[in-house]
Amino acid sequence: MASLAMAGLSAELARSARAAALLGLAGAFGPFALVMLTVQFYALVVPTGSMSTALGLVAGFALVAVTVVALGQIRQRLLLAGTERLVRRLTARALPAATARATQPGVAAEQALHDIEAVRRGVAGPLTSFALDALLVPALLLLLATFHWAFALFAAAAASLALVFGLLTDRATREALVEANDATAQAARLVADAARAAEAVEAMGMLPALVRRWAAALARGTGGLRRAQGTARLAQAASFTLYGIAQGGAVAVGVVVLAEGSSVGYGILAGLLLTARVMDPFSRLGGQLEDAAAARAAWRRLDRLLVAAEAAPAAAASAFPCPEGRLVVDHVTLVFPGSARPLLRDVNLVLGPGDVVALAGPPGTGKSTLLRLLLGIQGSNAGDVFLDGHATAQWDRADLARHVGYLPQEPVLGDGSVAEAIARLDEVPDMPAVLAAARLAGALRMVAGLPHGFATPLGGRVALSMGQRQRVALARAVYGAPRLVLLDEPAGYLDSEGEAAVMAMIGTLSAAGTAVVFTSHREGLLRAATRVMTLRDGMLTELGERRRLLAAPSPLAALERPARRLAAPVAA
Ligand SMILES: Nc1ncnc2c1ncn2[C@@H]1O[C@H](COP(=O)(O)OP(=O)(O)OP(=O)(O)O)[C@@H](O)[C@H]1O
Repeated sequence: MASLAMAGLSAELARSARAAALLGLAGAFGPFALVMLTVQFYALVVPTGSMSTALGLVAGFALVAVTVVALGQIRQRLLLAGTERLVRRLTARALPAATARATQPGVAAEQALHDIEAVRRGVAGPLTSFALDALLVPALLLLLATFHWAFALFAAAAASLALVFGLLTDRATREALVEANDATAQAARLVADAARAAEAVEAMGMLPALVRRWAAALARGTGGLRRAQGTARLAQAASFTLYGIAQGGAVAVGVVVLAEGSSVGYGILAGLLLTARVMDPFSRLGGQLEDAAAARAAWRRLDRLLVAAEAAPAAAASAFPCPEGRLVVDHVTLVFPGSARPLLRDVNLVLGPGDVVALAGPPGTGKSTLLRLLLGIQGSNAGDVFLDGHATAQWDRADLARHVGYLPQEPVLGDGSVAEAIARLDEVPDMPAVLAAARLAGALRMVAGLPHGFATPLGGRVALSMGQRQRVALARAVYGAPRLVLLDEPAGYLDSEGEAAVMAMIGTLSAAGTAVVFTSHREGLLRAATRVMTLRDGMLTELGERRRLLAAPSPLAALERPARRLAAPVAA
């Protein structure tokens, strides 16, 4: 059963299509008028040589041409406006539905956008115009039949032949095009990878091998493209020949009919003018069928998504008062699609205002994923995360973002100024808040030393080091005095002085009642935590109090000792 939303959208789309089809049928007037004017030309001008009649008919031809173009334009605009409305409404419904309970909201959103684009291409693409043109065909065949049924029959046969020919050409070119696209994409990936790791490529002498691979991929791409273009050229030439043969065939049909003693009137002329027109939409349908199939499949996927969203209980996103900072993770389990084992298994955690939790442990155990889950940008298969008793999944994202700070492992900052980056891309940054955040993150001196201080453009010629970027990203995380701060490897790119600044920052945040969770591979930083935890087989386990860790010769060595599994939270 179709979702209510999709049923509404299909009805609206059908209305637009009907209006466009009616306009298209009105366009049938073009070929009718063309045939009639040509007939009049032979009937009135050829025998008499009347200049005034000829001029009148030429004006008639011009009027018909202008009207046909205008009708075509109106039809196209109608279709585009309908498609734009459809895409807007589809996006507004499908995106929240895709991300609401997804384990990977980013991936789900990308798939939904991809599907919406496929629907857009299918609806607004050339296929719809060809399909609408095809609606004219019965009218054209009827016109031909008024002269003699043989002309209509011949045009229908020619159109069928054009369709078969179009489909065969489509198949022949598609394979070569797919190969060419894959090879070109591979070449582009090689260049992008080489640019990202330029120094490693140079240092390890990989450049000549990389260039060889790139050249081979490019050659494969060019070869595929050449083959596809060759086939397309051949097909075009064959198509013109087919049109020519069909027009000649219409004359031959006329001759045969005349030889049998029947009258054809101006049928031969009509056959000449209209047979190619009847064939046209069918010969062009071939290349568009793939888009149509993709659009249909995308529509069905979006429909399933909306059916599930309509069946789910409404979870209205709400804005809540400024949180105190009490975070509760309640029985959270996460299994990535395609993975045999859960990455997070029945994870429980209670965090009060000012608590500082460090997540330590080997790479790949799920620390960064757990941070994303706490933020609500990563969904779970079971369990929930609550901030001050409200499920973060139900919290309006923009509103929640005001209360949380996040430092991702890669300090990506965008291309605004340093101040804009700290102010979370606000184009009019609150400068006192920017300064306070930079001071808290220990970034003030570094930013002041940049050529244009806080106005230094990040996309400009001044290239910030990874350490400088991380300090700016730290300032961004604490901008606006959030109640919950999550830091993924906050000293990952910093020296010992930077690490000390991060420790001081965490201490200040904690004293102000902000809850902090951070991941770290660095032993020194673990000392900033009030509790140190690790993930073992997806389960969150506590390593002990800070005092015991401080006493340990190596806090990370404690990771090897048996640890205590955390109990479920008592209350949300
Ligand atoms: N979106 C995703 N889809 C599938 N698997 C994922 C996804 N995100 C992370 N993973 C996998 O989950 C595992 C844990 O990744 P995560 O980055 O959370 O580990 P980590 O403990 O933070 O590692 P590190 O200490 O190296 O940062 C990895 O094996 C990773 O490949």
